[in-house]
Amino acid sequence: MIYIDTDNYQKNEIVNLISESFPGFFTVRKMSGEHVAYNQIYKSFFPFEVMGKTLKDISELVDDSDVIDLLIQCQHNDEQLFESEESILVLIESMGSSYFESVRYFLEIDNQPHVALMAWDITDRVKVEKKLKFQLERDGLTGALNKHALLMRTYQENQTIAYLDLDNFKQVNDHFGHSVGDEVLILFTQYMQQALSRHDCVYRIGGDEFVIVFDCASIQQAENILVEARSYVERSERFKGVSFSFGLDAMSNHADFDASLKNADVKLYQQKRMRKMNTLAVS
Ligand SMILES: Nc1nc2c(ncn2[C@@H]2O[C@H](COP(=O)(O)OP(=O)(O)OP(=O)(O)O)[C@@H](O)[C@H]2O)c(=O)[nH]1
Repeated sequence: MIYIDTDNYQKNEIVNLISESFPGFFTVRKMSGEHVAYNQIYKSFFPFEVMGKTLKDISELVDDSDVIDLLIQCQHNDEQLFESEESILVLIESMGSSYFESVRYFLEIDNQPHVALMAWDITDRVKVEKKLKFQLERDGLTGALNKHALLMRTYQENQTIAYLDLDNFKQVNDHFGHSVGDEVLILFTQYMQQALSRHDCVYRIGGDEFVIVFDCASIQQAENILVEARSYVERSERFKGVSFSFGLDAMSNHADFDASLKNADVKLYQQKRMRKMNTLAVS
């Protein structure tokens, strides 16, 4: 029941106005998918009449793959509402680079279940949110993922964690200046990113500390990659004489990521100590 000040307003007029003035898509579909009502914005979205047609019927009449993709999402989401215990479903649907927030709820018309859908464009909001999320998860200097991103990500058993710390990096700052030190950090990040597979991720988690999450790589495979990368970094003049130490741990060794990272950190410092002792012994 909608309560209206009938002394001053016509009931039908105001009910029509409410649905017509909604600044987004509004439609009602049967459980079997046929459209039984929609507003002007929904009607204008399609170049042909959709009354009585199901989402599947419509998807067979359009060519645009983004629209077809949206129609498939809508069909799936209608089904989800009918199958769920919830009486209301709030979702985000996409069409190419556009995003819509949608609200679905049950309508019983003549004892038949229907779905009412209201949806509106939130592309600008999603773009801002994506930009903020990108900034939140990136290190400002190198563009690598940061500690926040590392702590927010999910992990799988087949991943190997590497904890890296540059050796002698302080000397670069001391001898060449801080801006050259910055350049070395940027170069190092870029080099590591291109030396790894597309699914591996490099995180800068502190001044000269990095974490790499190797996807589908054993400790031995990760070690081979890092030893080869280290040999290149040591040979290339661009890195101003820095090298790095690392510690590795397999996610499968531990129940959680924190334990794995801690273990990799312990191994890193063991390696760093060994390498320093070897350098002293040689000199
Ligand atoms: N240029 C630059 N230097 C940084 C940045 N963040 C941290 N540092 C420097 O990185 C150095 C890190 O310290 P250490 O790890 O002790 O230096 P290190 O010479 O690599 O020492 P070892 O790991 O023992 O070999 C410090 O000198 C910091 O000032 C940055 O963003 N830019």
